[in-house]
Amino acid sequence: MRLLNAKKLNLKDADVIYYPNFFSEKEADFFFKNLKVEINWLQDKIKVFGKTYDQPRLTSFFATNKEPYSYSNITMYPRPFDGNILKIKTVIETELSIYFTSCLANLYRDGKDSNGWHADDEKSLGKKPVIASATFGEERPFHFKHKKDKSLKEKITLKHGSVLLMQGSTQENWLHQIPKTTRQIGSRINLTFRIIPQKNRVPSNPVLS
Ligand SMILES: O=C(O)CCC(=O)C(=O)O
Ligand SMILES: [Fe+2]
Repeated sequence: MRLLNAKKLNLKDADVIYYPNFFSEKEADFFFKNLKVEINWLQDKIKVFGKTYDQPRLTSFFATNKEPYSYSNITMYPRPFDGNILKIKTVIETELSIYFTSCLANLYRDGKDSNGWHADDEKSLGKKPVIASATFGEERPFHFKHKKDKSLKEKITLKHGSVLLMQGSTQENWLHQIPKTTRQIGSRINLTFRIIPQKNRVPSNPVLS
């Protein structure tokens, strides 16, 4: 049932699959309500040309390891997975046969909250990042634009209970965003599951030291 109505997006040099019915309406309502209060949502700051602003959404970071995640001048330290975010992780892993180490959670409080154009192409995600992004609550449009060919654009509305899987060369070739809207809308939770290996800490060799 979860993979029913899966749709591969027609994006050049990318591999994006949308699963609109991944979670049932009932599951999605339950997770939305509970994640909102369970997660320790943080207001991070961003630096743009030396000036500091509040990031236009709340975030929280989870991992099965201790590896911090750094992106656009922010370093996030992980909390362990537990409760509903762990349940969601397990369901996605079982269904897609992809195993994640980390999750960046986003809370968009209303239409003023957003996520600007970016690619999730940090070195720590490896060469072809695999990202599974689950949406709960208010649906928002998700925009893609090709990095080089400016004529290539795509829009998709991410539904309550949906999962969007981005893999292959997607991050290398495309940017994505969640634009602001002046519409009066409710809040939205998005969980982006990622694979961020723990860096190898080479133990000192007791024979040599
Ligand atoms: O909210 C979303 O759907 C996208 C979030 C995102 O792109 C990110 O956290 O990197
Ligand atoms: Fe992203």
